[in-house]
Amino acid sequence: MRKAWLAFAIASGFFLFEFVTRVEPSLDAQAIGSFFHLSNSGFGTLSSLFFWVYAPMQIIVGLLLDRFGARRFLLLGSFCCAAGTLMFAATNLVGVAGAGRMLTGFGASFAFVGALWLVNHWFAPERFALLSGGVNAVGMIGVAAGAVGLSDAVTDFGWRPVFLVTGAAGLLLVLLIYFFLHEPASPAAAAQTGPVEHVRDSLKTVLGDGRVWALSLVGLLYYMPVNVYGGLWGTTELVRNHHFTTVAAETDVSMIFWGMALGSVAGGWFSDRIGHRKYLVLGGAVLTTCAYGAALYLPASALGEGVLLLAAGFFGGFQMLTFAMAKEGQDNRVVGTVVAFVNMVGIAGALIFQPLVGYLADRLGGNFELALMTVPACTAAAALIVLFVPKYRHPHHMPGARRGSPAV
Ligand SMILES: N[C@@H](Cc1c[nH]cn1)C(=O)NCC(=O)O
Repeated sequence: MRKAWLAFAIASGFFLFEFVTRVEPSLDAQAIGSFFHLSNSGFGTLSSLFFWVYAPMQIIVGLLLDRFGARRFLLLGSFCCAAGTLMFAATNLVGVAGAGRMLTGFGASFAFVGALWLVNHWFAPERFALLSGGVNAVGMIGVAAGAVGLSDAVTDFGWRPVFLVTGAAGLLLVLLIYFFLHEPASPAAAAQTGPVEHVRDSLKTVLGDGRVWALSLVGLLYYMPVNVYGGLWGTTELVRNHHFTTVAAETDVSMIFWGMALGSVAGGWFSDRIGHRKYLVLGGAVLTTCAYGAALYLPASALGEGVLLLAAGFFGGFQMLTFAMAKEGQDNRVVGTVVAFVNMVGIAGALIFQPLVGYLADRLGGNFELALMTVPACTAAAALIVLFVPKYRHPHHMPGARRGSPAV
């Protein structure tokens, strides 16, 4: 169990680290943009290079983990994530900074899926929801608390020293992985299929399963408010429609991430305890819809709004159960591929909905209140779709099933 908990702690730490590197450029956008002589849109493009690599890499990461195990890829990933951050900090050339950002995205792509893969193979099936919620909570706390701490450090010391220290911390993580992360027993250890055969079989199994598609769509719709409201438009909406100060609005929006951290652990714990997922996802999505609906359309003080957004985040955290539902429907040999696919579809939602809400707001004469109706609409749609997803557990994921045993 010591090795299992070490794997959980190290993999969660990697997810936290990659989340910090992901959001770091936003902490001093003006200074970084003018340092590289970039316009706002040029800076946005430079920063977004991370995602251009991160998103498509997800499925590749899942396939690699299922075939070859996790250790070597977490080593490679953490090293690339750290090296990319150091490259970004050390150069005066925008092309090199862009390459650094892509290298960071490449390395980061191994963190979340790697962590869930390790949780699946190191721990008993009846702990997956709690521990995958724990991984998510660490990432969310990283955004909520880390960003504040780092933004103070950026103000005091400037962005370059902060990036350099972050990159150096990443190298420390590489050492931790090298010395303390052990490979769990998994079907990958016994896999004898050639790489091409493996890719073909895994993709056929995962992409041919309608349940995985449905749950990926549920994840996308359920996770959408985190990217769209929490990650982009929430502060604008609170300032314009509720007339809060920017600081009050930002504080309220950060409640979504604190709520997510609590909700993903509480939802996972409760789900594992009662051995059930589907109606928790359904109930969570309904309550998330109510909380965002109230936050958007009821008059409330800054405190009241913060409480509503905390509740929205809390019930939003139950979306992590979509990973448990999806992977439990499949053979243990393709867990990485399933998790990676669900995650890739979920984060692709940001690429669609962030600009869509901006477009709608423009078309509606700047009416964010109306444009953001998409938020409760998406979570309500998630609730409706999950209602029709059949409950199913593959024997590999039944309580008491032996972890890491090659596929039976
Ligand atoms: N919770 C996931 C995103 C997701 C996808 N489907 C449902 N939720 C998450 O935080 N992933 C981390 C990442 O950005 O890769």
